Amino acid sequence: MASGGEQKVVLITGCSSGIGLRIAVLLARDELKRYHVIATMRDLRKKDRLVEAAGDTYGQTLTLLSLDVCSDDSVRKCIDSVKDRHIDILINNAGVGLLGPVESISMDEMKKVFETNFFGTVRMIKEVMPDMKKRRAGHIIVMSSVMGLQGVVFNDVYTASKFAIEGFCESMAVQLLKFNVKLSLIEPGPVHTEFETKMMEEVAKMEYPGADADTVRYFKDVYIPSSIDIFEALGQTPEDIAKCTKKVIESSRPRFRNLTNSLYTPIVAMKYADESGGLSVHTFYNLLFNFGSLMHITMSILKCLTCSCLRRRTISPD
Ligand SMILES: NC(=O)C1=CN([C@@H]2O[C@H](COP(=O)(O)OP(=O)(O)OC[C@H]3O[C@@H](n4cnc5c(N)ncnc54)[C@H](OP(=O)(O)O)[C@@H]3O)[C@@H](O)[C@H]2O)C=CC1
Ligand SMILES: CC1=C(/C=C/C(C)=C/C=C/C(C)=C/C=O)C(C)(C)CCC1
Repeated sequence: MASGGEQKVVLITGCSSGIGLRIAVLLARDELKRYHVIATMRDLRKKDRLVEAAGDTYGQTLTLLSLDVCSDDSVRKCIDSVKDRHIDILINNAGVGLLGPVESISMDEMKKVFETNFFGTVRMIKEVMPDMKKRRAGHIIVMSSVMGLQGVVFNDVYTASKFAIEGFCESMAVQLLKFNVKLSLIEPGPVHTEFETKMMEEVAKMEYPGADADTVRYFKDVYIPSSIDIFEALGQTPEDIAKCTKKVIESSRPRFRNLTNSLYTPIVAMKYADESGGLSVHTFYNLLFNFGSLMHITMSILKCLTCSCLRRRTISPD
């Protein structure tokens, strides 16, 4: 047990794989045993990978509970089963991606993305926040994305769901500050997880009915290869994101926004440098349709300029 204080109870959503799994394990393995991690997932049959990675912390500093962020009932039951409903740190990590031309995506698929990424996060916050406000203590972490700050072509609906989260959190943070409850957004760029694999598998089997031939060609032959290139050249690991998240939790003055990948600083800088929006639209157009395979090199140059001239800061895993 941590000396000089109680263990902090941390509840994390979406721990069956990827970033959630890594955050759960990193916190459970904390040398000073400062955390009791409640790792949740919607289907406990998927627990093996987490249990294996948790090793001897399983049953000690890490316990497992079932939680589906899309179900009021599941969320309520899970939080009710936590001792005194006391959660010090809530990590909203569960999320799904959606990629492709909008013309070929059904409204139901789009709603599922919002139901998970946006309403799932809101549902969790609604359930946990009142107790935090009463105690005048707590920290809510939300796994947003660089796509919560800047739209990326063919990620239209996923981007919109993360923008919705950013708007919600920007508004909430002000009220929460009055109750001494902290709120922090983590904004990763591409991360090598099943998120990437799941989307690429979808792309391989989809035929994109409803979208015209040119659009499908731009998507499959221009965007997908560029995106693979970007993932390979600039992608972070889920461990990197877990370390960044731990830093945010342990900071005495946690930042509200935390971009994890400095290669994405130009994307955000461009947005605020030109209020007409033209700079961003035309730069992305050129990067995608004119720079092709040189895209990640161009991005690295842009990053150096932005970081040195504008002194934009990201959070680093080390
Ligand atoms: N990978 C990336 O490039 C980036 C990811 N992110 C964000 O990070 C977060 C984690 O994604 P990542 O680890 O990459 O992807 P993974 O697909 O590896 O993990 C997503 C997790 O969310 C869970 N999940 C999905 N729907 C629900 C639900 N209804 N209730 C509870 N859990 C659910 C999945 O569970 P199940 O196994 O049951 O499906 C899984 O555990 C997401 O919010 C994503 O948007 C942000 C920036 C970049
Ligand atoms: C193709 C392309 C881009 C690709 C960005 C990608 C692929 C970002 C992925 C982010 C992820 C996966 C976030 C998850 O939340 C840029 C750099 C905007 C430049 C314009 C063209």
